[in-house]
Amino acid sequence: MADGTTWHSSDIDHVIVSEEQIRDKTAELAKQVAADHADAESILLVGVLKGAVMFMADFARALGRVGPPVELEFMAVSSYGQGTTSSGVVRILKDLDRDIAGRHVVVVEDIVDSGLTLSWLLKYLESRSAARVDVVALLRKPDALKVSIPVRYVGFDIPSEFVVGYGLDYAERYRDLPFVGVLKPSVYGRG
Ligand SMILES: O=P(O)(O)OC[C@H]1O[C@H](OP(=O)(O)OP(=O)(O)O)[C@H](O)[C@@H]1O
Ligand code: HPA
Ligand SMILES: [Mg+2]
Repeated sequence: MADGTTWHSSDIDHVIVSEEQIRDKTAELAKQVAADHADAESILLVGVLKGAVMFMADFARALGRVGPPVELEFMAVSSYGQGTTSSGVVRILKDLDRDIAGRHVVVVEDIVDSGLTLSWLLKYLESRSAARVDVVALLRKPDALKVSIPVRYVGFDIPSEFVVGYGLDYAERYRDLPFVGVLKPSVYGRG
């Protein structure tokens, strides 16, 4: 496996966003966020676990290089469980550890699909009195949106296919892949 493949790379039908595209886009998004928040004393990144874990780690480092000081917070919410469609019911599995009142908050998401998770989360964060809440999402599926939500910074608009990798899972697997891809249909129903 020294060539960068993993044992489950062979479950991928095709790659949607490569490792290199992710790296370049992350740096570009960090520059945009830094420019828009240049007057902030610090930026509080709120990563949405678990899917955003890879993007959060890379985005925080990219932003730290070009912008004001960065602080990290995490929330864990779940609406997909083991399946490939949103239940629409968002459950908080882990809440913020501290007060965000008056802070410049940037929510870091791996994907905006139906938009239901983010729509719920934005209302929740606004109810906690942040000064400003923006969203950076690596991926968005424009044709799958069920609610209209403001996502200021978007990495890639992708087709409405279920994707995995770079934090995104199918039944908790494939999060470790360094790229984003579509699973082979034969994988579904396995296990
Ligand atoms: O726009 P939506 O249709 O709401 O989908 C987006 C959300 O779904 C996924 O989380 P999931 O519930 O699978 O939890 P996970 O991050 O732990 O995998 C993903 O990480 C987003 O948070
Ligand atoms: N893949 C994995 N998790 C997801 C997706 C997806 O396409 N959409 C929302 N959560
Ligand atoms: Mg998931």
